[in-house]
Amino acid sequence: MEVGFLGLGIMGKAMSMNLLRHGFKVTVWNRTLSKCDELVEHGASVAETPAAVVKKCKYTIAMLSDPSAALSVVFGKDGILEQICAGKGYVDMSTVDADTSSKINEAITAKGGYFLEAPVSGSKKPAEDGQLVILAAGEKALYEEVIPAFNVMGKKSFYLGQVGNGAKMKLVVNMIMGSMINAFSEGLVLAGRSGLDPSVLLDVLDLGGIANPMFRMKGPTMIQGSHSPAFPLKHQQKDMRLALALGDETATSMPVAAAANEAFKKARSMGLGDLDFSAVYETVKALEQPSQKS
Ligand SMILES: NC(=O)C1=CN([C@@H]2O[C@H](COP(=O)(O)OP(=O)(O)OC[C@H]3O[C@@H](n4cnc5c(N)ncnc54)[C@H](OP(=O)(O)O)[C@@H]3O)[C@@H](O)[C@H]2O)C=CC1
Ligand SMILES: O=CCCC(=O)O
Repeated sequence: MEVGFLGLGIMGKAMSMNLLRHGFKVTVWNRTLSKCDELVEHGASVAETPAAVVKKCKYTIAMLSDPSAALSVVFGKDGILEQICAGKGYVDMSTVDADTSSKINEAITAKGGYFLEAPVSGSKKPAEDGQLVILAAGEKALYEEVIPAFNVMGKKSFYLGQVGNGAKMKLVVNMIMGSMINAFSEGLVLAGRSGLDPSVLLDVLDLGGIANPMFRMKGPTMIQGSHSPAFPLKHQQKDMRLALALGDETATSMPVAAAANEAFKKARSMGLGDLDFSAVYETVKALEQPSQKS
């Protein structure tokens, strides 16, 4: 199967590498073209523009940072719309809002093409290991045609119906995750300031009802103050922002998520946006310890 792949950041590089490893013919494009070199060493072809990728490939997958990037590769100069036509499919796996996905869907289908949104749960390591959870919605026929690629990139694919449902599901998941990492950060700092060993807290958590892979994986490096990016904090804050907008649309009160968003914004203002989202821990650490006397 021949596929195009747009966007070779942390996720896109791992996902396209997986496709190559499993025998797919892959044509890549990235805004910063030099990032294609490593993929070429592993057998990928390169195209100069998103339009050139679509011209060459029946199916094109995108994994881009945010709504503005997702829109620009479709509607911009040399973008997807210049070459999409009947018989070609476009699969956007970026995390965006339902509105962005719908705009892309309308434009692609107006040209006769097929569209599927397919954001993913799981980070850098699951992307490298082909263990993502794929949240697809849109054209069912396209979903069925690209299942061989999803089976390589992920451990489970969900088909969620109409365009927008994949985006919404992904934002709900990340809203929960972003709130959890804030509570976790506060717990680690509270333990330390209460004279407890935070690494013992990790052991206690891991044996109880709120044990989870995120605490298990991030806890030890957070305690060390190391936040090498798997999921960049700026993207987590984008997801909180989009989830809160979904809350506005549906009149859903989300005070916990709103507070978590403020913490991510604070972290960005501290220059931590390119670090892992676990760096929100540093915002809690940075808060002055209240006087013990009062
Ligand atoms: N990292 C993670 O753990 C996960 C991330 N996601 C989501 O996946 C998407 C990608 O994440 P990730 O790989 O971590 O992000 P990165 O920041 O590592 O990569 C972002 C990619 O988007 C490209 N890009 C940014 N702006 C534009 C633009 N205006 N036009 C064209 N290309 C652009 C970048 O190109 P360039 O190299 O030129 O900057 C790069 O290829 C995001 O939506 C994120 O929320 C989903 C699940 C997990
Ligand atoms: O969007 C990023 C999700 C990261 C994860 O699921 O660990």
